[in-house]
Amino acid sequence: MAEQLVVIGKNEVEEFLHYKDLIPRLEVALGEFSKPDREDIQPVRCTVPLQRYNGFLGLMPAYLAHEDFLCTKMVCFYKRESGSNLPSTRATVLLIDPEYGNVNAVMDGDVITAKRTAAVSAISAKLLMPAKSEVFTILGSGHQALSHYNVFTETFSFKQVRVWSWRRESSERFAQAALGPVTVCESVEEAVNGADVIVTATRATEPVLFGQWVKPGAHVAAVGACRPDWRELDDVLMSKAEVYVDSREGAAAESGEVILSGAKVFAELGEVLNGTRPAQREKTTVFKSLGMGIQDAVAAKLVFEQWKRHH
Ligand SMILES: NC(=O)C1=CN([C@@H]2O[C@H](COP(=O)(O)OP(=O)(O)OC[C@H]3O[C@@H](n4cnc5c(N)ncnc54)[C@H](O)[C@@H]3O)[C@@H](O)[C@H]2O)C=CC1
Ligand SMILES: O=C(O)C1=NCCCC1
Repeated sequence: MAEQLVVIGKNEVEEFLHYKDLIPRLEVALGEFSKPDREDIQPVRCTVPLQRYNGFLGLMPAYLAHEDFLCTKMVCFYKRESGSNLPSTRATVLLIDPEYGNVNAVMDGDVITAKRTAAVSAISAKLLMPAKSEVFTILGSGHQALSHYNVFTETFSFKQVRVWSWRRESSERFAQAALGPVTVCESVEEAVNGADVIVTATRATEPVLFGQWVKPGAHVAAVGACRPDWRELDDVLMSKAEVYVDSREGAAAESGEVILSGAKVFAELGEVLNGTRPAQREKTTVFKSLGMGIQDAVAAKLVFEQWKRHH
């Protein structure tokens, strides 16, 4: 039965969640998820539209059966005006005692969302990017762009990192905040020209990245466009690439890139990790990320373990 309910804020989540611990645990969880006899439970995200506020609430429960760990994330996403300083994603995670049903902890979910999403994209790149990848481009300059910059530069060695964003001032702010040199680009075409690895982390609802600009063999981790009628990538890119996803079920229900282009999903990342589908590193690849409750559960469990060690 429960101990006391604890509240774990953003700073503590930041302090306790490190990519070096998170990435291997996510790899295990993604692999488990993609096994035909999986025991972990994660329904497709339930969404409540908030039309008045141009957003939605997403509910993302997950049960890690092997670890008897139950939680749910509640995440609101808003399509903010381009000049707005308000965050577009706000998330909270509740840890629930699976036996008794009481809440054990309430945790900030913003850092969890930023880090686990970037960590999963880094796993996709580890598996799918060209063997000799030198140029890394990020489209977008918000929260996901920064977490992706952090984990990609921590995990890989690129010769050049580029950023493009809607507003040049935002790209410049991003470049100043980054820990290493970042080239600010004027256009998407300039930013992705010759790039080996591209992350799209924008709030775009129409394509911003066009296949004709993407170098054959490049790897694209597409993080935005999380509704069935939203896009960041055009049909040319979706048809020329081998498409990998986090969850086939999630992609079929929520990904505008997959649904509207009619592209076939080649594999889940977990299938590649399990060795049941190949990593086609020599081809142009797209990893379409939508986010999964089990990813939040893995991150929240790590945070809670660390929190208990420190209290
Ligand atoms: N796949 C996943 O697991 C997750 C995906 N997301 C998605 O990632 C994307 C980025 O999220 P955050 O970084 O938190 O948002 P943010 O609001 O911090 O940053 C968004 C960026 O997109 C740019 N932008 C806005 N409208 C645009 C447009 N029409 N065309 C091009 N760029 C535009 C902004 O200038 C900003 O640089 C969102 O689409 C969000 O839904 C967020 C969390 C998890
Ligand atoms: O997985 C998540 O968390 C989110 N995915 C899409 C946009 C909102 C947050």
